[in-house]
Amino acid sequence: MIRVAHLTVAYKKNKVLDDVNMVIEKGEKCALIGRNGAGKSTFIHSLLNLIPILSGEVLINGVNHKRHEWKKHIAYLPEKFQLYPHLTGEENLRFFASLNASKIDEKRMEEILRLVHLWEARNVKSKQYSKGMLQRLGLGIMLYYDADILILDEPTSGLDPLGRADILSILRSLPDKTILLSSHHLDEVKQLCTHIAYLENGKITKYSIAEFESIMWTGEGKE
Ligand SMILES: Nc1ncnc2c1ncn2[C@@H]1O[C@H](COP(=O)(O)OP(=O)(O)OP(=O)(O)O)[C@@H](O)[C@H]1O
Repeated sequence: MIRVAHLTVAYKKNKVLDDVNMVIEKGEKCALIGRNGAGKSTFIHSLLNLIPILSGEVLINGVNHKRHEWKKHIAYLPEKFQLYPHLTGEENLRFFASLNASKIDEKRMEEILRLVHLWEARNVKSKQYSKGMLQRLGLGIMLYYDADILILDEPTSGLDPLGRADILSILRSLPDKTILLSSHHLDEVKQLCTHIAYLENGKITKYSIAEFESIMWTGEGKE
């Protein structure tokens, strides 16, 4: 569970998040939606304690995000991430897995490579991977640790419709995870998410998908 209370974040005089309050319950799938520059990445970075907050509190499964314990609860896939192009998909996964574990769990390696549909391509160098394959490998690296909260910053950005569907179907196959993902594609997040957190003018309003659609339908549309 993620609980945000009175969160305010600013870059100098530019207040991007202004007294934001929000709860994401355990097992919930929530899409963070907002126009370009609304502050989606800023919100995600502040949850992860990657940027300083001006005021407020973030609790990750009841633990303040400034304490280190929260890290075992969360896996994060940034919008842009770097892999080693001369290593194969499996070698990349092995490398990143080894950063936090003294011994690689071979069964888990296979499970993850199959989950992200890269088992057949595991011995291909990642420089030969398509954008969709690279994104799935990033997802695999993120999922290896089995954290119960997944935070993804625009995980389908730049992918074709099939690539996007692939990412969403992998995430749909993880019903127990709490998921927060930012996206610009409302139609697509409907395939996965139960809730929308709409970010506008520094405030976040949370809706069920049905509520959000009815607001749009009645002309109070947000997009
Ligand atoms: N490091 C920074 N220093 C100063 N201003 C920043 C910084 N990062 C973001 N901003 C500003 O904060 C605001 C929110 O940016 P942010 O990247 O969080 O929005 P976003 O909703 O993720 O945008 P997009 O949809 O384009 O990715 C923007 O006005 C941006 O210019």
